[in-house]
Amino acid sequence: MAKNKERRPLTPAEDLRRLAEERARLKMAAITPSPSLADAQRLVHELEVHQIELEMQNAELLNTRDELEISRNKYSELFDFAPIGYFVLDAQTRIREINQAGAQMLEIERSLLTDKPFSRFIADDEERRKFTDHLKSVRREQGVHRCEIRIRKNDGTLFHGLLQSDAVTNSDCQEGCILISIMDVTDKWQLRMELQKAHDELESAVRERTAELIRSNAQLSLEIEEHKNARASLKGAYTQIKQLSEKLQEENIQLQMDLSRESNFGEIIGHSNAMQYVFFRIEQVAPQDATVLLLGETGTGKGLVARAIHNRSARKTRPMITVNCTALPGNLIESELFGREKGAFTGASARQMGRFELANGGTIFLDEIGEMPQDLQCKLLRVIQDGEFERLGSPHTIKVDVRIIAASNRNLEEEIRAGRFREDLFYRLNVFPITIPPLRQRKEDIPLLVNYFVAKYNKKIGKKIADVSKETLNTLAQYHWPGNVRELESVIERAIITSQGTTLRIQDRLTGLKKPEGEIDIKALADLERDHILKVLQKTNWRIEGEKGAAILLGLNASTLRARMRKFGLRRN
Ligand SMILES: Nc1ncnc2c1ncn2[C@@H]1O[C@H](COP(=O)(O)OP(=O)(O)OP(=O)(O)O)[C@@H](O)[C@H]1O
Repeated sequence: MAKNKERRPLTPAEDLRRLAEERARLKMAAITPSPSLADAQRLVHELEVHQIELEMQNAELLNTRDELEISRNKYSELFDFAPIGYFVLDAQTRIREINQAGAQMLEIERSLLTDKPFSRFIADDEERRKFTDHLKSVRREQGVHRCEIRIRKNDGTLFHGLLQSDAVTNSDCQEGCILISIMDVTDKWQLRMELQKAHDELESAVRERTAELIRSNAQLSLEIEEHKNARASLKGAYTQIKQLSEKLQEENIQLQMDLSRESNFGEIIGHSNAMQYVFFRIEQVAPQDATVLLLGETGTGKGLVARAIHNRSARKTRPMITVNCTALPGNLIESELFGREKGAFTGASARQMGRFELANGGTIFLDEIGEMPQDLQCKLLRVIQDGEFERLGSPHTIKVDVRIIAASNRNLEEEIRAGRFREDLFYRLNVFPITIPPLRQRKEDIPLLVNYFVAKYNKKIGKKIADVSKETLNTLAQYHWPGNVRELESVIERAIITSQGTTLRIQDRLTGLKKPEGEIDIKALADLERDHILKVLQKTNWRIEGEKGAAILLGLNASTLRARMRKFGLRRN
């Protein structure tokens, strides 16, 4: 305690008490028996010391009070002239203290504000509710709390005040006091409002633009859809046009073929004089039952002419049976032509009708008649003369009503001279001969035939070749066509397959040497074939069949080769 007293300066009240106690003690001393002189002198001295002490203390106190006053003045200057308004509100929110800046904010004389309820200066009820809530949280929780409210000035104008409040714990203040600093943030608020407005405007602009974009996007999608639909309908229209054009092309092809047929002779194309004469001969003989002998090089259309004669005859509803004498194996020709009984020869396991029987009432077309073996030529002669024959292995004579059309690409008279063909048979066959000229002798038919085959293979292969250049036609006309119309047809078929676009391009090298015209040609070919077969046979040592046989080397089957050997009288010596 004594330590405490030394440290703390006495308050004026304590000091006065101490003085009073001192005086009382002196009074008491006066009552007591008078002290000795020495004592009295000591007392006086003490009193003087004390007096001096008091004076010094008093001076010190005055000094302190002045300092306090100065500091207080400084503080109140600071308090007054701070740029922020300070308000101390009591528990009833009346203004207990306010600084100069606070009064200036409200534009009211400072002295008039003391004890005025602060809520008077709040803009409206809504703001007052906000302020009340703010005070509640200040009292409930420690620390500084902030809130922004609108405050009304004396002249009724409003400003935005940012409040920072804290409960006052100072002993000078009564319970529940609150210190509030208020800053005029109207500028900031305005700025914020402007910012908010700009932000809102921006947002609404963005919204509008987005809506606009969505609208134009929808419009675009609509347009794309329309475009797609238009494209689809265009595509549909295009497909229709394409289909129509294809149909037209097909019709055109068909028309071309029909036209070719009309201006020609059914399936037989040709408007050359030579062919017109052939057509004339066909028409002359067709209705008759006369035997016809068709002569002409390979591929000139002898088969077509035979068919045309049959189709124009009274027998057209009956079959036309074709027998290719070269294709039939030598040992089977007889049974093929006249039929056989079961067991007629080894391997004849069943009875079989011959081609003559099958053709009964109709036509038999004996192609390559010059290839027929001589023993059969005799039997054939009998059938032609009497219409009779016997099946192989049967004693019974069969009678048939068959029209005979024979064909040969050989000169039969030459064959007779060579002893390979029966003269009597020739005269029986040569009742009504029709000679079909080779293609090289009727070149004017080439363009017509080319058009016909182009149309035919366009249709068959599904191509759209429409143009044949003059150059191509010239090339075709220059060639000597050893294979005749058959060869021309193959060349055109190949060209249709390989041509790109709509123009016919011939890939074949049609540059073979021209042969001399006329019969000499046929003869030369026959001789060439004979010589060639002979050479191959000599090379294979007359071996016909098997891997090393002549048939394979010649690209023929063995029976055909044997027939050719018979025809050419080729046998091993
Ligand atoms: N004038 C023509 N018009 C149309 N096509 C033809 C004509 N002449 C021949 N041809 C065709 O040529 C090919 C050969 O015809 P065909 O078989 O009638 O000839 P060919 O003289 O009997 O031959 P081969 O003597 O080799 O038996 C057939 O595809 C036929 O359609």
